[in-house]
Amino acid sequence: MPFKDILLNDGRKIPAIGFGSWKIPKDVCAGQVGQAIDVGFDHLDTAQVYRNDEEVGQALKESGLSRKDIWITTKWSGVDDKDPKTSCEESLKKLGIEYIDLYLIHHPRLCKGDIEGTWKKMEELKKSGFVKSIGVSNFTKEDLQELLSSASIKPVVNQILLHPYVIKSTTPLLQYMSSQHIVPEGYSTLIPLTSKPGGPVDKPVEKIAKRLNVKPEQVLLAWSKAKDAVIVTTSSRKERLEGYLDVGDIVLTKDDVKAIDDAGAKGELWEGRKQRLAVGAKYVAAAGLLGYLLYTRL
Ligand SMILES: NC(=O)C1=CN([C@@H]2O[C@H](COP(=O)(O)OP(=O)(O)OC[C@H]3O[C@@H](n4cnc5c(N)ncnc54)[C@H](O)[C@@H]3O)[C@@H](O)[C@H]2O)C=CC1
Ligand SMILES: O=CCc1c[nH]c2ccccc12
Repeated sequence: MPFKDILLNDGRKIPAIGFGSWKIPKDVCAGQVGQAIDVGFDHLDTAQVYRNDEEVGQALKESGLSRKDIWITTKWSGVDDKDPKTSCEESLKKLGIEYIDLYLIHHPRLCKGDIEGTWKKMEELKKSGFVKSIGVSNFTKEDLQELLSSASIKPVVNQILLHPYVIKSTTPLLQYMSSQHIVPEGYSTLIPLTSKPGGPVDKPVEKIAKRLNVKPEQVLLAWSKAKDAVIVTTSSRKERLEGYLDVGDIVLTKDDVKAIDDAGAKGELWEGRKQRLAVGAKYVAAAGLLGYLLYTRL
């Protein structure tokens, strides 16, 4: 069962899993994006700041795909202080396309305190037709509330960090987005495998993977799917990409999701404690140094 497209609040449908081009070096980017398209990805996620749009565009051209058969998301990242319109025009040119499916504000800080004014510029872009849908990324609940207070067009998505070690603190945002019909797009969902191996999430993920005869990364992406999120992931390895697409067939039970959430919350708590301990230790060290300096000067 392949992934089902997800309906957005502007009536358009987004493919439920996308291939991201962040950190892909220019010299291998066209090859890796081409490979993703060849295995069946029909949704690419890029950004002004990834600085590989020409190569993504090259892969698109070489794929021979008709424009309507691929979804392209890119983001205004505020590079060189260019505004959304100029950046969008440059992205269109670099990607070699006539329109962008989804254009995002990459981060609220780019709005420099004027979320409402920046969103107006995004609305203008949608009205121009060069951008079909508009959304945001890394917005908090408060950022979204500020935006929605004066928006005439709602963001269709908020692309956010979504993995088990942040689920406890992110759930209120997800609930708010759901109430506003803003779809979550989850990135860095594989963090338990890529940068926090050995944490409490490993056990439930491994147990579920064994039971379902799938890979741990597939369980994590299925968990993101269970949160009704569009998955944004990546890999240079063909077999991993194929495995990602097979996640369309994986359905976790409520208990599976809860086991992963609970383990993630434990890890989040531990991370919070570790950070507070580190800050505390810094203060103790600074106080010790100050005491020593005062003592030696006396
Ligand atoms: N809007 C934003 O601020 C951000 C957006 N993104 C988007 O999301 C995309 C994906 O982001 P990532 O953080 O790379 O996502 P990710 O968490 O999906 O990680 C992908 C990486 O995990 C590796 N991986 C897969 N299975 C593994 C395993 N079993 N063990 C160890 N490693 C494994 C892959 O090879 C790949 O390098 C980006 O390319 C970008 O398009 C990413 C970060 C921020
Ligand atoms: O999208 C990935 C992370 C990233 C890299 N550069 C920027 C700039 C602004 C927001 C996010 C990011």
